[in-house]
Amino acid sequence: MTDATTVDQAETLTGEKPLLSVRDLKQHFKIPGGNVVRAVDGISFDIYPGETFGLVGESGSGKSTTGRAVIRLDDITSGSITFEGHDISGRLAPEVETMLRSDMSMVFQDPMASLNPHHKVIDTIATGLDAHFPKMDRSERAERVYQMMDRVGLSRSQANRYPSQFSGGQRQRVGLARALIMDPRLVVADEAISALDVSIQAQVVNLMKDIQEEMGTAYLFIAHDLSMVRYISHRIAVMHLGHIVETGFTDEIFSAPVHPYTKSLISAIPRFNPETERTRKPLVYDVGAAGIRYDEGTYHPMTSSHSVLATDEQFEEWTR
Ligand SMILES: Nc1ncnc2c1ncn2[C@@H]1O[C@H](COP(=O)(O)OP(=O)(O)OP(=O)(O)O)[C@@H](O)[C@H]1O
Repeated sequence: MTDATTVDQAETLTGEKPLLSVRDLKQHFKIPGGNVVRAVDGISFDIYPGETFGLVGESGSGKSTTGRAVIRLDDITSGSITFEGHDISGRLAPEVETMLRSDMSMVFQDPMASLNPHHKVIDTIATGLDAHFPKMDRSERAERVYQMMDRVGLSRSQANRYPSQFSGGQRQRVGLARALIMDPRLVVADEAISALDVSIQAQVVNLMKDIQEEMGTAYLFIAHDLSMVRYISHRIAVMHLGHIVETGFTDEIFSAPVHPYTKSLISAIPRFNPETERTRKPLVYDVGAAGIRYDEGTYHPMTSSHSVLATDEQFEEWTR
């Protein structure tokens, strides 16, 4: 399979070197009964400094598995992951692990589940500082946390409270503060706003955008909600059954989707107009019925940044 998803992107993205490069990543899980789930089945992509790369797809398409692999929460089946020029695919050298733990962090979907209910938020937010600078002066530690709390719109007076004393949106701000305290270069945000009310989602996404502008943080933004992904992402990769089926700049994907699965995802974006609501197609995409075998496809470039996984015949048919 050619690698057109990634080969040409560097040219279109200001000539900068990628912060993260993923090549032919596979993550297969053995399950009882001797079967194997091919959760991620040979994906490649790059993330550049300061950009938001949106990973979209239905539940079970392999998005979270990709995020967990990238941040090395799980060992990978095969492929390579390079971060800041270091190969982080295999066993990590101690100095690379230290670098990774400060330069990459993760924000999870459910802030209540990912925050320790027995820890005051000051201690939760300081987790990265405590790991990297265990001898840091207490007042300096507190000051760093307060600055971070200011940054994410939390009041310093709340520092000694527990997660249960916060609203959902505030808890996600605590999760963000914890993820950002070491000034990471890449944050993996896995459905980070999905559990929040729509109005709060916008606040948190805007906060993430502001932080990106100020600190130059790159995001791998994983979500099934395309409208928010569209709003925050510079580029998007559409995942289906462990494959990236289409990738490109956000505008390219939304204005000229090629893969039928991408089209079905876009047509399923909820709209609040009752007229369009009646005509919108359900989000059901059966590759078997559509005659698609991803392992027979190759990446066909539409532009230097936009490409789609298809056989030659399918590509011809879809772009006719
Ligand atoms: N540890 C595991 N063992 C076995 N199967 C797994 C494991 N982790 C994930 N899977 C399976 O891999 C597939 C992809 O899961 P993944 O969570 O990555 O999808 P997703 O796109 O993030 O969906 P969701 O939004 O529901 O989390 C699913 O079929 C899932 O059941």
